[in-house]
This record gives sequence, structure tokens and C-alpha cells, in this order.
Amino acid sequence: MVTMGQLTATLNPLGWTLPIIPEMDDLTVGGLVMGTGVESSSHRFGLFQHICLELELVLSDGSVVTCSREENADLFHAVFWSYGTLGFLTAVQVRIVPARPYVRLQYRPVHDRSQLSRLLTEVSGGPHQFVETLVFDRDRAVVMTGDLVGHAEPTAEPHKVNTIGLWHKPWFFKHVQTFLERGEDYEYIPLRDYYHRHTRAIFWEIQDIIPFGNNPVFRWLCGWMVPPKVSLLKLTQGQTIKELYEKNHFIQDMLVPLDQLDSSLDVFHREVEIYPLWLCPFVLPADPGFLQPASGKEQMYIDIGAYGVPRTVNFDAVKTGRRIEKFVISVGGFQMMYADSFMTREEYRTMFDHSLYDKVRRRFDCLIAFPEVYDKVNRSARD
Ligand SMILES: NC(=O)C1=CN([C@@H]2O[C@H](COP(=O)(O)OP(=O)(O)OC[C@H]3O[C@@H](n4cnc5c(N)ncnc54)[C@H](OP(=O)(O)O)[C@@H]3O)[C@@H](O)[C@H]2O)C=CC1
Ligand SMILES: CC(C)=CCC[C@@H](C)[C@H]1CC[C@H]2C3=C(CC[C@]12C)[C@@]1(C)CC[C@H](O)C[C@@H]1CC3
Repeated sequence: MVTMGQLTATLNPLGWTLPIIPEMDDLTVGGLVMGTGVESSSHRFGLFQHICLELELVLSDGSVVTCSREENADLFHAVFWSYGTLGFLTAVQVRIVPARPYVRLQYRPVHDRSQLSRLLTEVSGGPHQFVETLVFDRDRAVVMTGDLVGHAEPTAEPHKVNTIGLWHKPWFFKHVQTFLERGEDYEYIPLRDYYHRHTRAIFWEIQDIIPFGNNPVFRWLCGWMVPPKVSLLKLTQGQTIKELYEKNHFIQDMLVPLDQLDSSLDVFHREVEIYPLWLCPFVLPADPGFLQPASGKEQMYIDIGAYGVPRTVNFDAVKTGRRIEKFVISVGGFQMMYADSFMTREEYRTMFDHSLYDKVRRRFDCLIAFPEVYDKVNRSARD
């Protein structure tokens, strides 16, 4: 399947792009349809599923079907988050929108929590094309808003152009952190560099893999060799590293209603105290399927991504994970399923609305052909 890196490399020079480009080069269209994808334009366009127009699948009996909002609509809506348990995805028709060569990215440091939720709520409903926040500790964060621009502005202010994707540039999250001290400012970033800004540092996971990787000498001499491919890291980690990561590392994305941001940040701070945190608002329409907005109608949500080593002394992967999952269910939120999930089947069914999924599985003879999604994604089932 096609990757995000291939899509931006092909489409952007032609003046086109996808409305949502999940940021790591190697993410595939298939994985993002069957799982989910969220990015800094999601406050306007929703999740990756919301930019899909038509899907082609091979079903359990070998037949090939296409589905969309108009044709086989039940199947179309049930496919997202189904992780390949309804059929094999063979083609996707996805929306494209005009691109421009640069993003004007505004960095706005905030130094207190209430200011953070106020500003994020304001910009999530505002006119900017991109919205993303990195939280650096309990109270300090940098809210970023971006807009597509042509060549004129960067040409007029060449000192404001920052090609952040070059091998010798500082890791993006480290660069963002400097604005806490420097104060509010803006830069022009080439579009592809912006889209894939978290690739080189795998968000900030690279600092646990190559702790000296942001040293300027290392970057200039060896920066072109990193990052290692996530798929390679996954494939080559031995049992010991795997267990170390399982016990001492936390990788989760929780999607909660935006009005629950403050309480959610408190929970993450109390339970894992991992920083930076990734905050990415997205609009969730009330479409049929697994994800039903807590309010029953279109609602603004936010993805809270925590990747790293917990600093809390009583961290216990399973117990802590379960407490956070329960909190997320209690506020009408969702957990992304690429990471470990410890929910019981009942909790999983409370978090995700299975009514359409169950109906479609019966209709298309999936019960014997494919596992149920819980049995594929839950931690106890994976072991
Ligand atoms: N910004 C974001 O939103 C980010 C999202 N992610 C997550 O990472 C995952 C995407 O990673 P990626 O490596 O591309 O995907 P994966 O290969 O991890 O696939 C994810 C799931 O989709 C299934 N799948 C993939 N392609 C097909 C297909 N053609 N037909 C049927 N099922 C398919 C896989 O099934 P099987 O297990 O059988 O192979 C698997 O269950 C997503 O789940 C996403 O949520 C990760 C980073 C960033
Ligand atoms: C932005 C969203 C929604 C998600 C980003 C998630 C990523 C940060 C993780 C997805 C898979 C993770 C893996 C690792 C780091 C964090 C992710 C890229 C490892 C590379 C960490 C080191 C281990 O040895 C292998 C891991 C594979 C998966």
C-alpha cells in the first residue's frame, strides 16, 4: 500500500495534497483506513476516514466490492477501525485539495494551563489550516498554528525560512521548545518538511534510542543516517527490549472531547508524567460506525499522545493503562488501537459502538473468516 511519504512526494510538486497527512513517512493508506489517522489539519477535516470517498475490498468469499457513503454505505462506515476484520482493502479513493509550497507556522508559548485550554479551544474553531500543540510540562506548552502560503512571503523574508527536514537540523520538538524562552514568533517551512516534521525524531522517541542524536556534531556527521525505520525497530527488537518497553515505556494516544482537556491533562500528569505530550484537535462528525461523539452530534475532540518513559514512581503498565482507559471511557473518549490496550471485551464494547460492525460482520460472513477486532487488538489477545 502507498505510504504518506510517497503521496506527498508525488502530489505536492503537482500542486496537490491530501487534506490530512499523518506525519510519519511510512504510514500506509491501508493502515490509516483500517486503524485511524489524525493530524494537525484534523480540526477542519476530521480523521483519515473522513477524507475517504470510496473503498474497494475483497470480502471473505473472494468477491470484490466497492463501498462509499452512497453505495454499500453500511460496509463503508463499518470498515474504519475494523483492522482488517471485514475484508482486505485493495483500493481507496481519497479527497485531494490544492497545496502551496510553504507553511507559515506561528509558535505561541503559553505558561499556564488555563491559558492553554482557552487558546487551544479558540484556535481549534478558528481559520488556521494547521493546529498542533506540544506540552513541555504541567503548565508550559507551545501552541502552533499554520497556514499554507506561496513563494511571495518567504521570498520577502528569507531569514524566516526554516528547512526543518534537513539532516543537520535540530529535532523538531527541541526546536519548538526553544520558543518557550524566545517568545512568540513565526517561520516559513517548506510543505513536505512541515508534513513530516516528526519523522526524524519519531516524535521524541529517538531520544531514548540515540540519546546523543541531537548533538550538533552528530547531526552534521551522521544525521543523514537516522531515523531507523520504525518497522525495522519493531522487527529487530529482541525479547528483552520488548519486555523493557512493555514495562517501562508508555505509548498511547487517547482521543477525548476537547472540553475534557484540562481533566485529561491532570490524569496524564498524575498517572504517567510524560512530557512532551502531543495535542492535536480534531472534529468528529456523528457518522455511523465505531466512533460516536459523546454529545450525539458533531463535536470537537483532541488527541493526547504520550510517548516515552513515565516519571511517576508507581507506574505499572497494566494498572496505569487500565486506569487511564477507564477515565477515557468515562468522558466519552476513545483509545487508538495501534498501542497496547488492556480493556475487557465489555469495556471495549462500551468505548466503541459495535451495532453496525456486528450487523456487517453477519451480513458478509466474517464470523468464521476473520477474528473480531477486539481479539486482534487487545493486549491479552496479542500475547
Ligand atoms: N498520526 C497518526 O494518526 C498515526 C497513526 N498511527 C497508527 O499506525 C497505524 C498505521 O500504521 P501502518 O504501519 O500504516 O499500518 P499497519 O500495518 O500497522 O496496519 C494497521 C492495521 O490495519 C490493517 N491493514 C493494513 N492494511 C490493510 C489492508 N490493505 N487490508 C486490510 N487490513 C489492513 C492491519 O492488518 P494486519 O494486522 O492483518 O496486517 C492492521 O491491523 C494505524 O493503525 C494508525 O492508527 C501511527 C502513527 C501516527
Ligand atoms: C501521532 C500518533 C497518533 C501516533 C504516533 C505514534 C508513534 C509515536 C508510535 C507508533 C508506533 C511506535 C513504536 C515505537 C515508538 C513510538 C511509535 C513510533 C518504537 C520505535 C519504539 C522503540 C521500540 O523498540 C520499537 C517501537 C515500535 C513502535
